[in-house]
Amino acid sequence: LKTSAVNQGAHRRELFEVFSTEVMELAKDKSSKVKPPFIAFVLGGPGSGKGTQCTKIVETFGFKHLSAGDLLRREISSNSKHGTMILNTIREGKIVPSAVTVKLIQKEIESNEGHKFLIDGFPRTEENRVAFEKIIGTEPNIVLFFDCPEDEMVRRVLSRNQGRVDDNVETVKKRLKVFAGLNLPVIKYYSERGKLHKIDGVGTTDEIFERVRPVFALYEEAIK
Ligand SMILES: Nc1ncnc2c1ncn2[C@@H]1O[C@H](COP(=O)(O)OP(=O)(O)O)[C@@H](O)[C@H]1O
Ligand SMILES: Nc1ccn([C@H]2C[C@H](O)[C@@H](COP(=O)(O)OP(=O)(O)O)O2)c(=O)n1
Ligand SMILES: [Mg+2]
Repeated sequence: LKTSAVNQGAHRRELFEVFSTEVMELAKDKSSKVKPPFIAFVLGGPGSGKGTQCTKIVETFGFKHLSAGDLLRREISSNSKHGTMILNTIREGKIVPSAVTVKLIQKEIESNEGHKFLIDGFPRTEENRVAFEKIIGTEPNIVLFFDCPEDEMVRRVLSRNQGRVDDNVETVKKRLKVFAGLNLPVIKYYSERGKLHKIDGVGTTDEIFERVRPVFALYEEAIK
């Protein structure tokens, strides 16, 4: 009898705690009027046009563009502690450890005022995806996938002309293998969760953007 009375007291306390936390959360939402973040992952093979389309999405829908590759290249040029490891990994066409990449993305999200983020070139592996969920504590609202034939991707990468160490035949061939082996499963995962928007990545930049536009129109309210 004694134990059950104690348990009942504990149970009531637990209920009260749950209740008061919920009330506080509600009050916070009402008063701050902060919009929940809207996160779009942008995926596709090397040269599929992710960066190019992200620029158009930023112009039209006011997103903040976070390119995982750009953040990693910035680490290389700022001589940060992981710079050499990142450079060697990129040159090999391999994937940088998730802890490094997610930390860079986290810093950008946290230091940004906006609530709409395009995360370009991430997640490239299941490990990337799980690390993001664990560290950032959320999932993307939508995932765009630019579908482009390999020969077209190779052509584009080799004529990119941005002085990138990975824009050469050997590295791009390795990157295509890494894409098929490690990124396609991530794309499949989001497809099964109903979050994937597959876009034909062949055509002019403007033609492709006209395929992207209606996707964001679906989320008009959330991205206002
Ligand atoms: N629709 C397109 N048709 C032809 N070339 C394109 C198209 N979209 C982008 N490009 C060019 O192809 C190269 C790769 O595009 P980019 O946006 O950097 O792709 P990703 O970020 O997916 O690697 C760039 O030189 C870019 O100017
Ligand atoms: N999530 C990521 C994104 C990029 N990287 C590394 C490995 C990739 O081959 C390079 C270049 O990525 P980036 O997205 O800039 O490349 P593309 O725009 O697809 O050509 O960066 C990574 O290790 N992890
Ligand atoms: Mg890119």
